[in-house]
Amino acid sequence: MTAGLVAVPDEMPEVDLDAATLHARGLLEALGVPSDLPGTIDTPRRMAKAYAALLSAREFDMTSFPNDEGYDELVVVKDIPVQSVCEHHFLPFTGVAHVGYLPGDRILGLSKFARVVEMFARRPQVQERLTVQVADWLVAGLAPRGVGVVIEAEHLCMTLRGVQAAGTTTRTSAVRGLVRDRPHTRAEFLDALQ
Ligand SMILES: Nc1nc2c(ncn2[C@@H]2O[C@H](COP(=O)(O)OP(=O)(O)OP(=O)(O)O)[C@@H](O)[C@H]2O)c(=O)[nH]1
Ligand SMILES: [Zn+2]
Repeated sequence: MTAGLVAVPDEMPEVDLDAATLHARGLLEALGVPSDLPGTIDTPRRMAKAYAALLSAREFDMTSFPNDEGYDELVVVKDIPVQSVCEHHFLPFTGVAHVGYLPGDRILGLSKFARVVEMFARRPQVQERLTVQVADWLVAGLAPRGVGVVIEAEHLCMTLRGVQAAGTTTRTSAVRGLVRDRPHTRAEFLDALQ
């Protein structure tokens, strides 16, 4: 990776807000919700815009710097907000991500960890895939000596509907390189999350 490389979200087609509004109105009507009252006349468009926002990954500059000081300890960025959409029910799941890495030749701009999480979160997802995508993207782009990603999230499909298991959270992790293979580094990463 070189300083200034732009990370571009892939896989997401252009949003057709008019079509989404039309179908949101149809969905509401099929569910018996009137969308012609003063308070609900604009609801289909609001719904369309709200879902478009949940799916709107932003491109960004992947700014990294030479690791001139030879920094060789863990860098851990904690409590990165996760706002994603479960691909099964199209309901949000939200929580936090913790990302740690052992730099190699380059160090990454700190804000980019939150941007990478956002880029992969703003699409229909499962939590396991999101976790792995963030880890593998950092490995591919940064060639670090190790990476760890832990995500803790609440899935509304599980807490608000269905089994309605209020308060349940799900923790997933992906570890690569020395964070996976060297026990004391793995333990140090997990301890940093306490
Ligand atoms: N592994 C995984 N499962 C998820 C995730 N988000 C939602 N699910 C699950 O996807 C499954 C879909 O199951 P189905 O039986 O097809 O759907 P359902 O009848 O609505 O299931 P219930 O949620 O149990 O009512 C459910 O068990 C959800 O909890 C995720 O990020 N990872
Ligand atoms: Zn779901």
